[in-house]
Amino acid sequence: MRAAEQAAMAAGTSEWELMRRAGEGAAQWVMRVAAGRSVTVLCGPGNNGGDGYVIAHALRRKGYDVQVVAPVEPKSETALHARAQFSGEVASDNWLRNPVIVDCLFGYGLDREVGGAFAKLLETLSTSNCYKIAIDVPSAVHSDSGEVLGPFVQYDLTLALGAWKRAHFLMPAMGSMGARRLVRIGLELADMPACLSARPHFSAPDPDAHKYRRGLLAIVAGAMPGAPLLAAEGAMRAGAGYVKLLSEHSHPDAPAELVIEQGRFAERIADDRISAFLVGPGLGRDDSARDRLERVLARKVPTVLDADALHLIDQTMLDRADPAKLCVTPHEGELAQLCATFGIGAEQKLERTRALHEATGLTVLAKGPDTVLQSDVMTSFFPLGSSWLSTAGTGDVLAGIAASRLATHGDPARSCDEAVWLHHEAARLASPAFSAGDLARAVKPAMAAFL
Ligand SMILES: NC(=O)C1=CN([C@@H]2O[C@H](COP(=O)(O)OP(=O)(O)OC[C@H]3O[C@@H](n4cnc5c(N)ncnc54)[C@H](O)[C@@H]3O)[C@@H](O)[C@H]2O)[C@@H](O)CC1
Ligand SMILES: [K+]
Repeated sequence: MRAAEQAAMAAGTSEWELMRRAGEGAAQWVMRVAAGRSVTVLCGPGNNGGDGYVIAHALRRKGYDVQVVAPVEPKSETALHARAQFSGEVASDNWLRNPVIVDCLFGYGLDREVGGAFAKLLETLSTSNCYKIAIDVPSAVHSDSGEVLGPFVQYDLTLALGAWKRAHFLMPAMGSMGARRLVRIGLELADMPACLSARPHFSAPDPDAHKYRRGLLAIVAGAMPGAPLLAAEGAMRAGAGYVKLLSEHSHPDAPAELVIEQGRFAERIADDRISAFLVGPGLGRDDSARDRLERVLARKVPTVLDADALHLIDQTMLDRADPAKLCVTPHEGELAQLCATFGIGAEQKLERTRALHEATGLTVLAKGPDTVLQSDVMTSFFPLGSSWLSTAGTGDVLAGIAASRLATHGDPARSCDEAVWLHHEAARLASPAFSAGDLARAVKPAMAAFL
C-alpha cells in the first residue's frame, strides 16, 4: 500500500489528492448508512485522522449534522490541511451520543498499544449502541499482522482505503470488522505479492471427456476408516472423473460409485492413470502409515497432504519427492507441527505459512477462519467463510475437494484456491448446523455456483 501510494505521488498525484479521494469515497458509504442521521467522526493525529476531516467536511456539505471528536490536533501537513477545511464543531471529548460513529483515530500508522484518551474513546465506542464504521482499519488493529493493540470494538462496517491490508483477512482483526468494503482511490496495484483470491470459474467437462481424462484421484486410507471416506464424498463432487479409495477396511456404508480397492498397495499406486493422490485423513501415524506416505511421495505425482501426513512428513521424505507438485493443508496445530519439523521459528500464521513455503517449496494452505494460501507465485487471502465450518470432519472434506481439483488439472496452488471457494460455498448452502457429511454432499450444488 505504501509503495503504491509512493508510486502515485511520484507520478504527480499529491498526498492531499489521495486523501481527498479516500475521504470522499468513504463519505459516500457513510451517507448511505447514516441516511440522514447525525454522525460523529473520531479523528486521530495522522492521515487516518485527515481522512476523518475530509469525511466530516463532505457530510457537512450534504447537510448532515456532523461532529468531530479529536483528542489531539493533527500532526501531518496533509491532515492539517484537511482539518482547516472542516468548519464544523470539533470537540476533544464527548459521550459519543450520535447514532453513527466513524472511527478515524489510527490507520496503518498504528505502531504501538493504544492508550490514554484514544483508548478511552474506543472503550466508550465498544459499549455504545451506535452503528460503527472503521475507516481503513479498526483503530486498535495492526494493519500488517491483524493483532488487536487496544480496546476491542466490534464494528458494523470497515472501509478499506485504496487497497486491502493484510489485517482485513487475518484473525483476530478480521472478526471485528463487520462487513468490509473497498474504497478505490486510483492506485496502481498490479504485481502485488499478495492478493484477495478472486472467485474462480470452472467449466463443464470437454465434449470428448472421459473419466480418466477428467482425472483419477486415489485417496490413500489407513488406520481410521471415516476420514478418508468423508474426503472421498467431497472429492466425488468436485470435478475428478474417477475417485478411488485404497483402503484395507470394509466400508459397508460407502456409496456405490466410490471404487474401493484393497491390498497390493505398491502395485495399485503404480497405476500411471492416477493424476493425483490424497494422503493423510485417517492415515494413522504408525510404520505402515509412514510406509504408505513414503511410497506415494516417491511417485512424484501431484498430491494433497493433510492430517496425519503432516505429522509424518520430514526432510528425508521431501528429498525423495517433488515439492512443486505437493500441497499441504494444515490447520493451526498441524502448521505448528510442520514448522517444528522444518525448523521454522516464526510466531504468526502469515509468517509461518510463508516461511514454510520458502523452506520446503510446498504449496501451503493454512486453514482456519483466516485461510492463507502461499504458493511460489503469491500469498492469497479469502473472504470469511461460514463459522459453522467449525465442526469435525470439515477439513477432510476440504482436502478431498482440493485433491479432486488437483486431479483435474494438476496445479497445486489453483486446486487449493478453488477448494477454499467450493468449501465456503458448500458451507453456505448446507448452513446452519451441518455435519461434515452434509457439507460433502453440498459440494455438488456448490460446483454449480462456479460454472
Ligand atoms: N499516505 C497516503 O497517501 C494516504 C493515506 N491515507 C490514510 O492514512 C492512513 C495512514 O496514515 P499515517 O501513516 O499518518 O498513520 P495513522 O493515521 O494511522 O497514524 C499515525 C500517527 O499516529 C501516531 N500513533 C501511532 N500509534 C499510536 C498510538 N498507539 N497511540 C498514539 N499515537 C499513535 C503516530 O505517531 C502518527 O503520528 C491510512 O490508514 C489511511 O487512512 C489515505 O488518506 C489515503 C492516502
Ligand atoms: K481507523
